[in-house]
Amino acid sequence: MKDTTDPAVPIIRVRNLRRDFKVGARGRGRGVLRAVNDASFDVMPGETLGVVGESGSGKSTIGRMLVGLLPASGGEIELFGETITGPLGKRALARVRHRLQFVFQDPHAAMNPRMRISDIIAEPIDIQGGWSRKARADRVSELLDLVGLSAQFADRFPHEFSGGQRQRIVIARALALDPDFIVCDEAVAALDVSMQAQVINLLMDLQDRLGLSYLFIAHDLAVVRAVSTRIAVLYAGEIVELSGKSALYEDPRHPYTQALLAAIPRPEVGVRKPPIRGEVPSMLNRPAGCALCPRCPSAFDRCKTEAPALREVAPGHSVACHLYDGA
Ligand SMILES: Nc1ncnc2c1ncn2[C@@H]1O[C@H](COP(=O)(O)OP(=O)(O)OP(=O)(O)O)[C@@H](O)[C@H]1O
Repeated sequence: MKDTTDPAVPIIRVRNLRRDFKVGARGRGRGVLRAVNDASFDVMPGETLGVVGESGSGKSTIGRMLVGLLPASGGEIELFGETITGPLGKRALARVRHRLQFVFQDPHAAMNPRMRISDIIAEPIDIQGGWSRKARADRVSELLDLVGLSAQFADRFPHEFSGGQRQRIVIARALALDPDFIVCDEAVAALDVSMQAQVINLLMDLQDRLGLSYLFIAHDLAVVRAVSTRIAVLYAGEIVELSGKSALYEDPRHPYTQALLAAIPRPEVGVRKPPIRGEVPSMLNRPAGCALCPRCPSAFDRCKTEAPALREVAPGHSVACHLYDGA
């Protein structure tokens, strides 16, 4: 059974989350790659926090840390007020593991082709143990129904399904133990546009029916806009803007967010300019100052030497940029 959730208390509370990777061959090019730096955010009950950013900006690394697939190098993650990071967090994570689930991009890779759909969906149930055969079979039928698939499919194999159906099966598996929070990491990126819309509608319908919260990771701003309540924009491992959906799309403050939005293709305008000139900087041995500085059209001297902190510029709207220091 789920706890009664207080709508004012975050399901997930993240503070100063950091992840470093040691990279490079011994003796040459070694260093520390800071994939996620000082990320802080909450996810409230029933909401979807969208996470956008270019490839390599640290989106998946955040998602993997939240569901316990990757340890954090620093900072804290709380689930319903309980710390699940650090040595003490291991026991807590084991206790709450079923409440956090994930859905990744490639449903094909996420399934063993030799397993029947019923066994794929029941994997979390089998790991948890203690279910009777009947309860397990009933739950699998119920889950297939929840994701809009016939219970008759239970004995079939993954290759008998389309990409969209396979993603529904992966979603059914994620729902098996009645989680509170699901990380969807590029969950619709491998699907064509009409399938994307169907799976997004399914995710939103499940959210309403089951009271789920999502962290929805995507590089596609249109997809993020469709599903999110709030959005975090990530650049080089750091959250540079965090706000409600409408404020982000109608009043973007960070030069990087503005560039990302300006680059969305619009049929009436045709192909638009690339998001922003230049490339994401190396996250290896990060330089001082703002990571966007070399690419930023609004950069000034201070940006070269001092990293801006994420600060609130309007209620619920935070930006990490020196342009707003006096705001
Ligand atoms: N296991 C690892 N070892 C070393 N570096 C890693 C590892 N995992 C991720 N990284 C690096 O961390 C950075 C962030 O990667 P991450 O996969 O989180 O980015 P992303 O925004 O999800 O990118 P994409 O959209 O391409 O999936 C990248 O520079 C990546 O190369």
